[in-house]
Amino acid sequence: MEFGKGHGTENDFVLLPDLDVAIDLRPERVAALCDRRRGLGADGVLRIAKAGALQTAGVLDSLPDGIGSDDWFMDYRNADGSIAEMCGNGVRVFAHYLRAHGLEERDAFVVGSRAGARPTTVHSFDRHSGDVTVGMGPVRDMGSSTATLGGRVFDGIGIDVGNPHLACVDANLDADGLAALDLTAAPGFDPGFFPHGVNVEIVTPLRDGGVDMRVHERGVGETRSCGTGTVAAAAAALRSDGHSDGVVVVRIPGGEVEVRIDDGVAALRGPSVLVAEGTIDDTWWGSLG
Ligand SMILES: N[C@@H](CCC[C@H](N)C(=O)O)C(=O)O
Repeated sequence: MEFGKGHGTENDFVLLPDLDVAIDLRPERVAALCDRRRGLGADGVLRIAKAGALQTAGVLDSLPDGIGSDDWFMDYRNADGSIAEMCGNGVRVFAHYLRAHGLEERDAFVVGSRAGARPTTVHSFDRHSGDVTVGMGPVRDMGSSTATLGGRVFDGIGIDVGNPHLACVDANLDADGLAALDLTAAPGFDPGFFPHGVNVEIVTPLRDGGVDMRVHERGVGETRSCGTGTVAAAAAALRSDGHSDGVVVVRIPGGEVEVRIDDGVAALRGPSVLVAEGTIDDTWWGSLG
């Protein structure tokens, strides 16, 4: 079984090219693959296939709106084996892998996700690095909620970017204060508000067009970046400043990305890096149950 390894601002993924949809991605296998000691180690897995092949194989019950059977589809799994609707950094790495491996000849094409079609543009790439913009779709305000972290309560806004986020902009927080927070334990949240769990972003206020952000991801833990999270953070920071649209540079521990929100629809631009490829041992894979 062939694999690739890549990251977008250090949110890292195992890529599994699986055009015949022959790989059984049961949760315990995904979790083992993503484990940094007993597996390859990653924040998530990106199965590479066409939407129609995934539907024929029964991985997708139906095709989300706007996705045709011949479109690429990013079948995303979190490190704990759970399925999530969308992964912004994942789409950049997915699109870069397709271009770098000659699977796709166009610079602009659709990547399907469970949250819908994501129009993607690969501005430049080589075998190692890429620069990619992803149309992230509508940013939906879900209302106010709170996160608790180390006994502190952070006011936030629930934001749906295809997957659920709680973006907490703290007016009194600067980059040093953010870096000092302990995000090893999952922040507390209201399960009535977020019945399917939530990704929590802690964000500094908008200053000179930029914010700093850290994230605790549903199904993963703290990661060094989260693309959908950067969109939620940008939307929340703009709103705290009295705006709904704008361009925000979001600095995360793994680098920085640019988020553009126009009429409530977001685009995410940032880097992708492909670091390795190889073969997963069939005996080991088969032993995982
Ligand atoms: N890292 C991703 C988001 C992955 C999914 C998330 N953990 C969830 O469960 O919703 C990104 O770059 O957007």
